[in-house]
Amino acid sequence: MKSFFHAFEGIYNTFKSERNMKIHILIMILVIICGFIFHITKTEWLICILLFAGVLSLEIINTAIEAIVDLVSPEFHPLAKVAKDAAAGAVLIIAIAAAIIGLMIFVPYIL
Ligand SMILES: Nc1ncnc2c1ncn2[C@@H]1O[C@H](COP(=O)(O)OP(=O)(O)OP(=O)(O)O)[C@@H](O)[C@H]1O
Repeated sequence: MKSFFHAFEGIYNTFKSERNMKIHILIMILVIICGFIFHITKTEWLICILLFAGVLSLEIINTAIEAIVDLVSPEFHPLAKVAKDAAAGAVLIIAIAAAIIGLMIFVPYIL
């Protein structure tokens, strides 16, 4: 139970400190509202939920990597840059995939 609260704290701290996390959650809320408005199918909900989880999880892992890098290498170091840029790249890949899939799901309902 204690570890559950620590995990929740990790999610909450990322939300508080990371602007990108707030943007991801705002987009997630908008997608959920659109999902109800357009009555998307059960399969489409499953895809959306997987993408929400993927984007938010990778953003939290990105925050964890940033914290570790800042802890062990507060000064500029090429390896610190490799670690931070790689973590940011992972978030970018899932965010682009989520945006494309989101458009593929919702555009046909709008047109
Ligand atoms: N110690 C460091 N050594 C080398 N490069 C670094 C270091 N810290 C940050 N950088 C570079 O600056 C970029 C931004 O790092 P920063 O820690 O500010 O992340 P951020 O812009 O706050 O990311 P996010 O918006 O996801 O929080 C990194 O992607 C990396 O290229």
